[in-house]
Amino acid sequence: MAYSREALIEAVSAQMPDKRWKHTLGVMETSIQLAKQYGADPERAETAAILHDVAKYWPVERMKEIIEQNQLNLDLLVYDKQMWHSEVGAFVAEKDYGITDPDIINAIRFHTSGREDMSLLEKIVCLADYIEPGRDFPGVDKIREKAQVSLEEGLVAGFDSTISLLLEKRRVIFPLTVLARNDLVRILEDKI
Ligand SMILES: Nc1ncnc2c1ncn2[C@@H]1O[C@H](COP(=O)(O)OP(=O)(O)O)[C@@H](O)[C@H]1O
Repeated sequence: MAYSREALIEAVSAQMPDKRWKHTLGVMETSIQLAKQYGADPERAETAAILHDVAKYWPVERMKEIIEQNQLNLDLLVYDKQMWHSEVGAFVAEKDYGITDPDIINAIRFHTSGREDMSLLEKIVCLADYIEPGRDFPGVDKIREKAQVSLEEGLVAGFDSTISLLLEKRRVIFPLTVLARNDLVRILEDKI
């Protein structure tokens, strides 16, 4: 069943604390803005943004079960649990909320990690997640500045900050983010 925008907002906001819903509202606003700025469909960007963190607060065991039982990306299970909600969110968007647009589903699926060959919509939601107005982490203003130059510049700055932080903390890095970052760097190099 397809949900109206209002029903979707009601259903998704009920699944997370107020603070995380406030973040989602920021990602919605920024996704719409970036879509208008960079020539994507603002409505589809907003739908992906509404749903991007739908599974963020689901119990880890439930997420693991969904990934295993539905043969989603099993590779994720040997990486940080923080990465799982995007894959589960994409599945739930289709299964429970009737989203059929593969680009919206993939924008949810890759909003944390990124991937090679990201679509315009995937780039927008991923970057909006870094720079929505409520975000306040060292280096966020630099990413906001770069986002005004291009989506690719903004995302490279975002991925670089994530990778640097993970290196600093000696954490395992889910490799898709490195591939996404390299892909975007090459695109930017080719433009010069
Ligand atoms: N490639 C990666 N490998 C390992 N951890 C990552 C990777 N990318 C992001 N993370 C971590 O996953 C967590 C969740 O990211 P994100 O979905 O953006 O969460 P939040 O919205 O809570 O910041 C963050 O702590 C981030 O450092």
